[in-house]
Amino acid sequence: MSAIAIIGGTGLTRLGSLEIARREVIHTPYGEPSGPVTHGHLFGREVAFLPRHGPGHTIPPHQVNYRANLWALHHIGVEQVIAVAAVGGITERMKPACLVIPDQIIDYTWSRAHTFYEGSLKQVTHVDFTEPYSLELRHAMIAACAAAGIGHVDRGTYGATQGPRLESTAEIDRMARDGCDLVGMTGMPEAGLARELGLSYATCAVVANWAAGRGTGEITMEEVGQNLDIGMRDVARMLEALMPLL
Ligand SMILES: CSC[C@H]1O[C@H](OP(=O)(O)O)[C@H](O)[C@@H]1O
Ligand code: HPA
Repeated sequence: MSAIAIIGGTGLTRLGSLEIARREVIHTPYGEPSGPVTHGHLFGREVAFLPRHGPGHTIPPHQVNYRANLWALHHIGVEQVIAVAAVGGITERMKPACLVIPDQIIDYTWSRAHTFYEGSLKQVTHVDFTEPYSLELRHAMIAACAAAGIGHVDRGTYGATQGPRLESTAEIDRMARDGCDLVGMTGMPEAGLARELGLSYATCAVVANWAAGRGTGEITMEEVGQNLDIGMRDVARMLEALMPLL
């Protein structure tokens, strides 16, 4: 049983430092998760790892089975979920390749299965989401960044868009007016479902690019890849410093 899980995103389909013990296929009442859960040891701590887009990065953000992923992790006894996510930077501090630990989220997604509380015989339930991310986990990640000397931004509002296309400049302008600092496509319903299951959940975002209209010209997958290469190296260092703190 691993009490800690890491959900990997774009740029993190494998955890290089994970000493793999076994892979577990889990079937859930909500369908199949993105892939088998990998159990192993990361810097001395037992962890479970699940890449949200699948082991071969084939599942687009709007088709990730977020319910199955979160249910599977809860089912195997996970209590803390560290989500790693690539994002676009909207506001000035959110520079490409930088790590950000967001503290708020706005959901712009639609038609995704976003709750466990539906269906016959389920009591209508409204979970509190005032603080969408676990404060304890966020503070631990921030402390890990500081301990490892990793430049990071310790708060920010993540706007979750539907994807898979990137946004227009006007959409990003609207998100900026709403107070978004970052834009990604997977933060919701993942965070909300984790809360419904009572999991501690926080995100380490890696800025892959300036969001549409915030940089110069079009967003290229080349720049995304280059910034993620740099950022994911810092994620690995952050995780090494984080493990003893959990
Ligand atoms: C330009 S890459 C867009 C892609 O990357 C992010 O994935 P994840 O959150 O799983 O790291 C973003 O949400 C999009 O799915
Ligand atoms: O610019 C972006 N928009 C949405 N999601 C993203 N994930 C990385 N970059 C982006």
